[in-house]
Formats: sequence, C-alpha cells, structure tokens
Amino acid sequence: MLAMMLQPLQALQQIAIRCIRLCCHVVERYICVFIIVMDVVDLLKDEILNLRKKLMEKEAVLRQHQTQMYEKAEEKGLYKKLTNVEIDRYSRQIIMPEIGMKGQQALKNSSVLVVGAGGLGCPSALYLTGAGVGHIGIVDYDKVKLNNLHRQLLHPETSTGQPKVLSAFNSLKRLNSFVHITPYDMQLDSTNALDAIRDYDVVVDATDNVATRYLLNDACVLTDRPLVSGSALQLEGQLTVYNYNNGPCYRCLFPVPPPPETVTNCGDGGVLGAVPGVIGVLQALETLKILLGHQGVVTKKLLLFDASDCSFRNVRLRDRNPSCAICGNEPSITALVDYEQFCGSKANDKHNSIHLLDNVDRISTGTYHDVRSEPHILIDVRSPLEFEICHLPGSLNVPLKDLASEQLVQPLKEVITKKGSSDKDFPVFVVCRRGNDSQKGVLALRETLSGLNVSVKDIIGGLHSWAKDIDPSFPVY
Ligand SMILES: Nc1ncnc2c1ncn2[C@@H]1O[C@H](COP(=O)(O)OP(=O)(O)OP(=O)(O)O)[C@@H](O)[C@H]1O
Ligand SMILES: [Zn+2]
Repeated sequence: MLAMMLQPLQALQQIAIRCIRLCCHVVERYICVFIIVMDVVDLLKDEILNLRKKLMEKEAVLRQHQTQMYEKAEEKGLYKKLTNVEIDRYSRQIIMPEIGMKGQQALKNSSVLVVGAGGLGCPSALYLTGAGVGHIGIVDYDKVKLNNLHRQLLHPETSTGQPKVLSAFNSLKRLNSFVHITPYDMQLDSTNALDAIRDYDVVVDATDNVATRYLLNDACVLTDRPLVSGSALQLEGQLTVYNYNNGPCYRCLFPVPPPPETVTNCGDGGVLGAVPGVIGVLQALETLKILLGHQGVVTKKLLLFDASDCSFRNVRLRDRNPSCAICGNEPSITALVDYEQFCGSKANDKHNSIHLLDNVDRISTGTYHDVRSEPHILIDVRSPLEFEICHLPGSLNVPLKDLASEQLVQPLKEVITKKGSSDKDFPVFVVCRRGNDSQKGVLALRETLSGLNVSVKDIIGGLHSWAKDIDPSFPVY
C-alpha cells in the first residue's frame, strides 16, 4: 500500500532529477561556450597586440631610412622646395591667399620646439605636423599614464608606460612622414634649455608648472625666440605669445612667482579634455601665423576661453616693462638661473609630500587596517566629488575647508561625545588622497575638537597607500 502511494512521488522525483541534470547540462554548455568565446577574444587580443608591435618595429625601420634620406637631402639643399606630392598634400591651404606657395615653402623651412607632450602639446604638435612645418622638436621627460589618455590624444592605449616623446614621435610620423620630428626624452632645465631652443624658430610652452614657464621665458628672451604660451584647467584656458614684436615677456607681467600653494594643477583640479584641445590647437595656429609673418598674433593681449558658455575674451596686457629683469633695458638676469629655487616649487607637477606632523601623530595604512575593527572615527577630508569616486567603509566626509568651521564640526563633536569614554582618548583618524591634506586636517581638528578627549592622527600616504599596500582592488585616481 505504502509502496503504491510512493510510486507517483518517485516518478516525480525522477522527472525532477532529469530536469536538474538537463539544466546543469545546458548551463555547463553555456559556460563552455562562454569560456571558448573568452579564449578566442584573448587570443585575438594577443594576436592584434603582436601585429601592432611588428607594425611599430617596421615603422621604426622605415623612419630610420627616411631620417637618413632627409638628412642627406638637407645636406644637399634638396628639400627646400615643395615636391609635387607636397603641393597636392597641402593644396587646400596653399590655395589660400594668406598662404600660397611662398607660405607653404616658409613652413617647410621652419622649425618649432614643442615643450611638453601632454594636454596642450599633443593637439599643438598634431596641427603643426598636419600643416607641414618642416622640423618639429618635442620635449618631455614623462611616461604616458592611463589618466593622460582622455586628453593627450597623440598617445594610444598601447603607449601606456612608454616615454611620451616616443609615443608622440610615432603618432606624428604616422600622420605626416614629410615632417622631420626630433624627440627629446628629457627634462628641460637651465643646463640644456638654451641649446635646445637655439635650433628652433618658435617655442610652444605646453608645460604645466611655474618653474618651467620662467625657464622657457628667460631662455626665449636670451635667444630671441617668440614663446607661444598656453594653459588649461577644468573648463578654462588661456593663450598669449610672449617676447614677440616688442610685446611683454612673462616676467614683465609676473616679476615674482605665485606662492606654490596657490597653484592648482590638472591632477588636483581636473580638466575636461577638449579644453586643452582648444588651447593647444590655438597655440599651433598662432605659431603658424608667426612663421608665416601674419598680423594679428595674440601678443600684448591675453585670450581667455571659458568652455562653460563657450566664450572667448581678449584682455589687453601691460606693455613690455623697460625695467624687466630679463627683457628690460638694463637686464639683471643675463643667464639662466635655478628656477626651482626661484619659484620654491619643482619643475614638474608631481605630488610632493609635506611633513607637518611628527611620526607619533601619524599611523601607517597597515596599522589602521589592524585597528579598524575597534571603536574609532575615520574622517575623509577630500571634496564630496572625490569621496563619491571611492572611500573607505564607515568614513565620514568632512572636506578640509570645513574642518575649521565650529558649526560644521558640531555634528562630529556630538558623535565623538556619544562614542567616546572619559577615561581614554577616543581615536579619530584623518585620511585624504595622498597624505598631505590629512596632516592639515589633523592640525585643524586639534583646534576645533580641543576640550574633547580625542587622539587625532592621520593615515600616512592616504588612499593611494591603502590601494598599494592593503587593498589592490581599491580605485586609484
Ligand atoms: N621642464 C620640463 N621639461 C620637459 N617636459 C616638461 C617639463 N615640465 C613639464 N613637462 C611636461 O609637460 C606636460 C604637461 O602635460 P599636462 O599638463 O597635460 O600634465 P600631465 O603631467 O601629463 O598630466 P597630469 O597633470 O594630469 O598628471 C607633461 O607631460 C610634463 O611631463
Ligand atoms: Zn620682460
């Protein structure tokens, strides 16, 4: 009787087992197919990468031959005139009355040094190369980083980790093999700037730091070269040509460098890629106008570009200062100086660590990792926008500038009073992106939290160290 009652149940069980087996089989097949597709994708990616490498090797050999040919031809004075291919290639600008054969010929016989192969240097060099400037030098000491690619469009993904000048050289040569490109993988400084600049007619300042701006300015004044200067940050850009047509030099307008802490760079302030794109292209345009001897070069005035409403504004600049230290009537500077010392900042925009706190007031990311399960408060002093990109679990976001405000710190005080016990200092840790602002945060909090039993320390190296030493999956920006 019992066996009869169980029969349909067993049949159902069998059907269920079959169904499950069938499902497993289907899932297994899907996984297999997925794995096979993934394998094919990986294989194709590897193959394409190898082909690209081979292509680059072949292109390098070709360029070597072309360079030799160029040099031999130049020795014989052969390349002074435009070839028929060049006439065809540049015909759309040659037929303009402002350029003509003479203008194109002039471009072919001119040379431009682009300093910086970054956000401004890439678009600048791109249009100078396209226009057929005969010789372009490009200087940079840095390597291509992943976070350069959104705006430094001469660098393809495959260049990441490569010297920027090599990457720029390859892209420019691929674009126009008629142009002679000289890459300089080096930092321009007082020891090499004059020699580098003397070989070129015009200098484009596409760098990102104040020390190099003064260096280029002085070097251009001493060698009598126009300096096409540009800058871009966030949604704004600026452009002017210094030391041209009796106009002012950079020192005439800014005899004293700004305090280093007031200078914001792209790494901290951010920049929308198309903004340096606009300014870089305008730098190329002004350079071409100088080489062609055109009127209307942006000198003795400053062009201001505001991308938020796409407005361009020209403001008049002061005239050349007769008592300027470098271009004045009786200059006190007659040779290049130490620009890092003069500006009190490095000739790069790389992050410099500051030391405001004693070691006892700081903890490593490893120590924080070990104590994070114990009661404490972690304050992240970055901006809310940065906090949104990534943050450590349980951290409170109080931006550095708000730490000095009694009113804004009041809720924090309440949390500490609630959590802390009176017999032991309650631990408060401060974190930021790289470990500088967190130290400032500790100093500010010591003021605003005075009177409370707290021990305030910062985390050395900030979230960058956390990602490097503790959690490699943590985003870095
Ligand atoms: N003295 C110098 N000599 C050679 N190259 C320089 C010098 N100073 C700055 N540069 C280069 O100028 C370029 C400026 O580019 P950009 O302003 O786009 O900044 P970045 O350093 O590439 O990027 P980010 O600031 O976002 O890290 C950089 O590639 C930098 O290496
Ligand atoms: Zn001057």
